[in-house]
Amino acid sequence: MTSAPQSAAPTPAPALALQGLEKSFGAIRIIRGIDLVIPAGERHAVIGPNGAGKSTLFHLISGHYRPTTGSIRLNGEEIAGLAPEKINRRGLSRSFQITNIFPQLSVWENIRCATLWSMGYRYAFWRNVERLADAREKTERILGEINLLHRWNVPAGELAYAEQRALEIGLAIAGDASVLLLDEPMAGMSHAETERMVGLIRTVSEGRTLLMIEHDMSVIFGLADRISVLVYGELLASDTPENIKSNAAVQEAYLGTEAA
Ligand SMILES: Nc1ncnc2c1ncn2[C@@H]1O[C@H](COP(=O)(O)OP(=O)(O)OP(=O)(O)O)[C@@H](O)[C@H]1O
Repeated sequence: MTSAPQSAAPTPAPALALQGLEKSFGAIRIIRGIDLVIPAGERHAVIGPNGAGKSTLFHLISGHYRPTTGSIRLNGEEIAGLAPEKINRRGLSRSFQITNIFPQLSVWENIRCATLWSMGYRYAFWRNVERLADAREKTERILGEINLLHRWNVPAGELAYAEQRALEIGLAIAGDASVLLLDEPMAGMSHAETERMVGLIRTVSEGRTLLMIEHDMSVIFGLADRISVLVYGELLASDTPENIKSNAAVQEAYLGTEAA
């Protein structure tokens, strides 16, 4: 009889694991039993027709909605039903379309606030000068990652729309999130801005897990390791972009209408 090798490394917990996830509003089942495992480091896109439940799914994962039933594990820990700020503290950050930005503060101050907050400077900003130097370095590094270093002194409210979206993503990563949720990050952008945003998302998701809702197929197929197709609150398929493209059921339910 052979015994299992003792040195086998434990398998790391997936970044996100959804099991039997459901959400109803009154009698209407919007999310109808979703099982999905997203390994750490994966770039995962959720697509689906209007009203399929994509935003509702994000609201459940980020804690803005409480599931009717089911489990959501973040890095192995159950988070279903926790408040958004608790989920955020456990390493999941969601970018909201510009609503987190302080428009009167400069780009630098916006990121610096989020950085200080994440480092525990809630009330005693003056406490530790050395750690303030850490915060400065981190702020600079994040501004570099989101290509806004040259705009550091501009009030956030005066940034171009695409730059504001980049700043939003900067705020999301300032808290050292290991899992990043982006809801239509390219919405309303020109072709050139979209291309730049794809590059930016590729950079900031390096070493993190990315879950994004996006409608632009060329973006998704170029960025995602795997794609989940949500239709009427159920996952029709969850697979590599190549397999999703050639999946007959997906084509019929979704891509066929896009290509038409
Ligand atoms: N708070 C709510 N109360 C009742 N119904 C809701 C609520 N939130 C969402 N819904 C319904 O759930 C369904 C799914 O909505 P959701 O916004 O999640 O879809 P979506 O896939 O993100 O759509 P879109 O691509 O248009 O943004 C819709 O029919 C919507 O009307």
